[in-house]
Amino acid sequence: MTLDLTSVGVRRGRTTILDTVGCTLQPGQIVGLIGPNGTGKSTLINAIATLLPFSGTIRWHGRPVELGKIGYMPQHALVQADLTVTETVLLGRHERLGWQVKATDLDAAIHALEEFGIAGLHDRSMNILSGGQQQLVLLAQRLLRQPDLLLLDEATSALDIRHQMQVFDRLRAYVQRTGALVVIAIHDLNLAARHTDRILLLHQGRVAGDGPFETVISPDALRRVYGIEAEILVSPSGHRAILPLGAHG
Ligand SMILES: Nc1ncnc2c1ncn2[C@@H]1O[C@H](COP(=O)(O)OP(=O)(O)OP(=O)(O)O)[C@@H](O)[C@H]1O
Repeated sequence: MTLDLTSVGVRRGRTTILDTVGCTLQPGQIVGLIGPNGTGKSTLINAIATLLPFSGTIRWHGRPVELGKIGYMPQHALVQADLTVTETVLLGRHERLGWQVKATDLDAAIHALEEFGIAGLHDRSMNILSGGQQQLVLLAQRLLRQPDLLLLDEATSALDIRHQMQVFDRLRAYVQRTGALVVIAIHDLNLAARHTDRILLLHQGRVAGDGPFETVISPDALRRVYGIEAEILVSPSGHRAILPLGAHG
């Protein structure tokens, strides 16, 4: 019952984007996929979601991933259809809705909106929401499906600090309740430090670190992979925070 990546490679034309990526990810965890711009995070998420041809193998519970059975939220996911917020969240259950929306489905959708603190938006059109509000609605929609594998590509990038924390709290509660695996591409290293169980650090299409944040992220790793000088501070309560001091070049 793991997500197993063995020697995963992706090529675009003559360029190698991902090279021999391998790891085994356990359910019940939030895994942060981190690394500099253009290093292959979205490509890896899209390969796991079977949206890209790849070499090597990717297995979830020992079988190929089926996109229809997992939760996947791409980078810059936006809804352009003229749907209300509730309708959009309900689409998370479209396979079993048929022609009727049952009261239980509606209740679940409203509950999902409440969990993300956006129940007040329920009858608004998606078209007029801010980028961050749309991100919250789409996250609520993905969770309504109750997927056991959730792939999120920078799903909190447009959110303010409170909503970011709220989303990670929801993801944590979801993972604890269902035993799902969440893989989230994330740029904010401090968020990753606070909310992930494990880090997969990509650098130039390869795995440059794999493990808990405190073992993967060191000043040396930040220099090597991100080209920055930074201090890693540890608060009295044991939380880590990165203090960037300067960039090379
Ligand atoms: N369709 C494509 N054709 C050719 N190259 C591509 C294509 N899509 C992505 N790439 C290249 O693949 C590399 C990895 O891109 P990817 O989007 O996976 O990076 P990323 O780590 O998610 O970056 P970011 O943090 O900026 O979102 C980049 O160099 C990008 O230019």
